Amino acid sequence: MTIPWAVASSATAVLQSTSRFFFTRSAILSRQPSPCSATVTMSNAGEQNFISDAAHLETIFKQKKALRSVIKRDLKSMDPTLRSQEDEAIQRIVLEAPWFKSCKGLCAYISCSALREVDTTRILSHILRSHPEDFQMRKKLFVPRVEDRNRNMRMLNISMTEDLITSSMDILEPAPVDADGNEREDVLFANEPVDLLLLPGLAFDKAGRRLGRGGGYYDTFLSRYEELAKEKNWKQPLKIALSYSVQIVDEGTIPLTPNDILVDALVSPSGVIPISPTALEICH
Ligand SMILES: Nc1nc2c(c(=O)[nH]1)N(C=O)[C@@H](CNc1ccc(C(=O)N[C@@H](CCC(=O)O)C(=O)O)cc1)CN2
Ligand SMILES: Nc1ncnc2c1ncn2[C@@H]1O[C@H](COP(=O)(O)OP(=O)(O)OP(=O)(O)O)[C@@H](O)[C@H]1O
Repeated sequence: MTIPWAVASSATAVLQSTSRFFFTRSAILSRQPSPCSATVTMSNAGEQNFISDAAHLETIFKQKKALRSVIKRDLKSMDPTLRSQEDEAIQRIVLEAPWFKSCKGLCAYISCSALREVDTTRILSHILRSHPEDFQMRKKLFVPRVEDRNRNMRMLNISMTEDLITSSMDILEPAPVDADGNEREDVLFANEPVDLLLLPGLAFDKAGRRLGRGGGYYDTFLSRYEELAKEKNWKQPLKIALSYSVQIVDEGTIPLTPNDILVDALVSPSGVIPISPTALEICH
C-alpha cells in the first residue's frame, strides 16, 4: 500500500486552480501531491507557524471542496442505466463476499438517491429479512443518525425498515427510540463489537483516501470507534467504502487533512480493491 503521508499539492497549483470559477475534471484530478505535511511550517516563529498551518489547511479544504464539485457533477451526469448496473454489481459483490457473510454486526449507510450514493437497499433488506424465525442469528445492523451540526453522528441499531424516518437532511434515519419507547442501542455503547463498516463518500483512491461530504461526521465517528475498539481490546472493524467507477480518482488527487481516516478496501463494480494489510490478507 502507498502510505499517503503527503497530503496536498503545492499551494501555487491550488491557488491557480481554485481562483477560477470553473473546474474541469482533468484540472482537479491531475494534481500531484507534494512532499509536504498538513503541519507544514514556513518559519521558526511559533505564531507565524500557526498562521501558515491554518492557511495551509484552509487551502487544502478549498481543494477538497473543488474536488467534491467535480465528482458531484460527474455523478449527476452518470447514465442511469450504468448507475443501476453498477449498483447491482457492487451490492452483489458485497453480498457474496466472505467478509460480509461471516460478519456478525455492522454499521452501514442508508443510501440516498438524491445524493447519488451507491445503493445499499439490497444489502440492508437482505440483512433485515434474514432469519425471521430467529433474530439472534441475524447480523446486527447499526445505521447513522445525525445529532447536530457539530460532527455528532450516532450509529443506532434497527431491526426493520419501519424503524426509519426522514431526517431534516432528507436522508432516512432511525428515530432515537423504538416503537415501544425504548432507546435504541448505540454502537458506541454496545457490549459486542461490529466487524464491518460500510462507508459512503464522494471520492476514493486506491491508497485508501476517502473524501466525504464535508461534514466531518464519518471521520469523527470512525475515530471514536477506533478508540473504543482499542480500549476494549476488540479487533478493529473492516472499513469498506462502496464506490461507483467514476468516484475512484488517481492517487494524489484527494488531499488529506489530519483527521482523515483511511479505508481498508473499496468495492467497485469491478470487484473488491483491498488496500490495508488486513484487507489484503482477508481478500486473498
Ligand atoms: N446515506 C448517508 N447517510 C449519512 C451520511 C451520508 O453521507 N450518506 N452522512 C455523512 O456524513 C451523515 C449525514 N451527512 C450529510 C452531509 C451532507 C449532506 C448533503 O446533503 N450535502 C449536500 C451539500 C450541502 C451543502 O453543501 O450545503 C451534497 O453533498 O450535495 C447530507 C448528509 C449521516 N448519514
Ligand atoms: N475526528 C475529528 N475531530 C475533530 N474534527 C474533525 C474530525 N474529523 C473531521 N473533523 C473536521 O470536520 C470538518 C470536515 O472535514 P472533512 O472536510 O475532511 O470532512 P469529510 O471527510 O469530507 O466528511 P465525513 O468525515 O463526514 O465523510 C473539518 O473541519 C475537519 O477538521
